[in-house]
Amino acid sequence: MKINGKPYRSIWREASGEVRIIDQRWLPHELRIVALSSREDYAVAIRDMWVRGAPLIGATAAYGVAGQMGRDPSDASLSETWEVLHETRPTAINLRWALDEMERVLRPLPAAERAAAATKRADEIADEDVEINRRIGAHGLALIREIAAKKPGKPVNILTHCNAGWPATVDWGTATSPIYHAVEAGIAVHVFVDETRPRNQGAQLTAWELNAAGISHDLIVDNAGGHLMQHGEVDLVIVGTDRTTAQGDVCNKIGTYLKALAAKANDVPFYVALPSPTIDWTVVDGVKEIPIEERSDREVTHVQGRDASGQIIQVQISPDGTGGRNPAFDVTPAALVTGLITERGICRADAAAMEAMFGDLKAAALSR
Ligand SMILES: CSC[C@@H](O)[C@@H](O)C(=O)COP(=O)(O)O
Repeated sequence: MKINGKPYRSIWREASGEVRIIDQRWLPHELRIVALSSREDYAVAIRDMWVRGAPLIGATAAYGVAGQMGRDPSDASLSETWEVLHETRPTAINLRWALDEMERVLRPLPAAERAAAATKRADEIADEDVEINRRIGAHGLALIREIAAKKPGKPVNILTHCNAGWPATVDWGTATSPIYHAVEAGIAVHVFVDETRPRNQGAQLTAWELNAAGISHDLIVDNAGGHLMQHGEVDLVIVGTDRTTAQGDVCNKIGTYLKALAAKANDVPFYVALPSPTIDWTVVDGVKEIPIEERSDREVTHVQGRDASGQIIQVQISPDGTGGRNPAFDVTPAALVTGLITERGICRADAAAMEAMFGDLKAAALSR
């Protein structure tokens, strides 16, 4: 997607081979681009959320493995790199998917061939993510088009949570891809952007990218969605996912579950944009089985923003001595999900429909 007219991906390899990312901690106020080199660079970038969003975490880990293979392509190094990168963030399954994919390609090769093969596979994973998200957009466009046809002359109002936009992927985004496609197709849309406390990925990233693309949007506090739905102001909810189970339970940024409950109560369609690498075929019951990342309570007691002098600062919003709990994700049971927008089409959120659409991927994943 474009920033000031210039196309960017969220991670890319320069002609020199150097891998660069947008360091998302400073958006929307500063666009900082940094190079990642050592394995520790990659681990820190994922753990401390310089990059974030399930698909981008996966692509970054793949480049991390490739970088390490250039330095030490031994079996021990491959195993250790899998472990070091895997422990950076526990919930987004794309991390394990990408590491397993690198391992599958690299392990059978002689060490001398691993560096080149790893770079090639990391590039492919990045390119495949872009294509998957483009297709999600094309399928989601059909949904938006249907709603638009029922309200001629009025915009389709879409609510989204967190940032499942292009900064969360290599490009296009998942939840935002149908929105970009709709705008390209000349359909009027308006996006309600949940701020998404505690880290405010909605306020900082989704608002930033929609603003850059000139798409009509309003930032709303996390508590406003139910009210807007009750008053008929939301036509459609589209969110992303960090891990979706074999029966269609959706793990996503904390607060997604509450939006799904409000959508159900108000008959608002609730769709999840789901790239297939985000399906965890080994897990069925999402509430019981998905590990939920607990992050520092400082993210709850403090907020980051820009002060009047232009400095990016953090301020404390709670009393000294008040601690916090900070579960970073929640699980929306499949029964609350109207459908999954995947690269292969729109799928019911249940085991049979997912098997019918992705049986080949399920078999491959379970045979590993
Ligand atoms: C296409 S991204 C889907 C999800 O990864 C996204 O909604 C989300 O929850 C991101 O969480 P984050 O903690 O910012 O990595």
